Amino acid sequence: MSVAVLGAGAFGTALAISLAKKAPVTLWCRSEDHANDMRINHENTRRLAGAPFPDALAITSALDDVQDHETLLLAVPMQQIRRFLEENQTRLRQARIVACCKGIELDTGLGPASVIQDVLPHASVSLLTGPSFAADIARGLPTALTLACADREQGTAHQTELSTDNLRLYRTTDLIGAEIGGALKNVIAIACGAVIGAKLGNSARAALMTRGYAEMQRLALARGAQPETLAGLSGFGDLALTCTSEQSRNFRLGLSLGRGEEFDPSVTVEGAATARATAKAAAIAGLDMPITQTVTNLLDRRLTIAEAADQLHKRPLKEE
Ligand SMILES: NC(=O)C1=CN([C@@H]2O[C@H](COP(=O)(O)OP(=O)(O)OC[C@H]3O[C@@H](n4cnc5c(N)ncnc54)[C@H](O)[C@@H]3O)[C@@H](O)[C@H]2O)C=CC1
Ligand SMILES: O=C(CO)COP(=O)(O)O
Repeated sequence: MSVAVLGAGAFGTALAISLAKKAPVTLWCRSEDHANDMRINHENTRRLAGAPFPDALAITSALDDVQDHETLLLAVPMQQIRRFLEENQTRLRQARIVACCKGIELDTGLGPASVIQDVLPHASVSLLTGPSFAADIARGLPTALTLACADREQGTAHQTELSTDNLRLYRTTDLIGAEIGGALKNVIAIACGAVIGAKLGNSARAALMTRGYAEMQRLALARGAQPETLAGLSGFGDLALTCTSEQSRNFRLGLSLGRGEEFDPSVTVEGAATARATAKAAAIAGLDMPITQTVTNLLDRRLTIAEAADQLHKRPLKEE
C-alpha cells in the first residue's frame, strides 16, 4: 500500500497521522514554507497543534513526490477542489482518488466525488466521510467512517487500506447518498448552532435535526440515493455529531449567528457555501428545503433569528 494525503489542513493531517501508524504515508501541502515548518516541528502547528507526527509520515510540497502513490486522499476544502484538480489534471488523470471533503459546489450543485469525476473522467473516485473530528482521529480515539465507492472491488480495497487501529470503515456503493449526507449535515449544524446561540432550546434543536434529516433525504432520494445510506454514518451519524458539539466549526458559526457575534471568516465552514448551493439546486429541482433556505437567509442577513424561527414555525401544517 502507498497512500498520500493531498492537503495539510486539520483533517488531512489527522488522517495522515492515523495511517502512518500502520504504513508510510506522504502528506502534501501547497506551500514549502508550511512543509518546512512541519518537518522542523514534527507537527502541524498551523492546523492541528498538539498532534505529533509518527516517524513514517513524510512531508512534501512537490506534487511529483506523490503522483505515483497508489491512493491519493484529497483533503482540500470543497470549493477549492475543482481548481486544484484542473491545475494538476495531467498528473492526476488516472489516479485513485478518495475525496475527504464535505460539501456541494456552488456553481454546479455537485458533491466532491462528482466534481472529481467531472474533471478527471479516467480517475477512480471514492469518498471517505462520516462523523469524525480531526482532533479525535489524531489522538487515536475510536472513529467509524463510511467509504463510498461505486466499484465494489475498489471500495473493498480502500476499506482495508484505510482502516487503522482507530479508524473503522464501513463500505457502501452509494456515492451520491454519502456525498449528500456529509454535505447537508453541515447546513443543519449551522441552523442548530443558531437556535442554541439564541437560547431557543434543545427541543428546537431536536426539531431542526429531524426536519433537517428529512431535507437531506429529500435531496438525496431525488438524486437517486438509497435511503439507508442517509440513516448511516455519513448521514444520521454525522448529523448527530455536528449538531451537538462545539468542536464543530459549522455549529460554532451558527452559535455566533444566534448570539449576534462576528465569526472569523478565515475558518473553514463548508456549510455556508453548501447552504447556498443547495438552496439553488433545490429551487431548480422544485424541492422544498425550508431549513436550508432559512440558513442562507440568515447567512446573508436577510432574516434575523427571531424572524427565521417565526417563519419556519408558521409554515402551513402538514403530515410528517
Ligand atoms: N476538520 C475536521 O474535523 C474534519 C474536516 N472534514 C472535511 O475536510 C475538508 C478540509 O477541512 P479541514 O482540513 O478541516 O480544513 P482546514 O481549514 O484545517 O485546512 C484546509 C487546508 O486546505 C488547504 N487548501 C486550501 N485551498 C487549497 C488549494 N487550492 N490547494 C491546496 N490546498 C488548499 C489549506 O492550505 C489548508 O491547509 C473539509 O471539506 C471538511 O469538511 C471532514 C471531517 C472532519
Ligand atoms: O465534518 C466534521 C465532523 O464529522 C467536522 O465538522 P466541522 O467542519 O463543522 O468542524
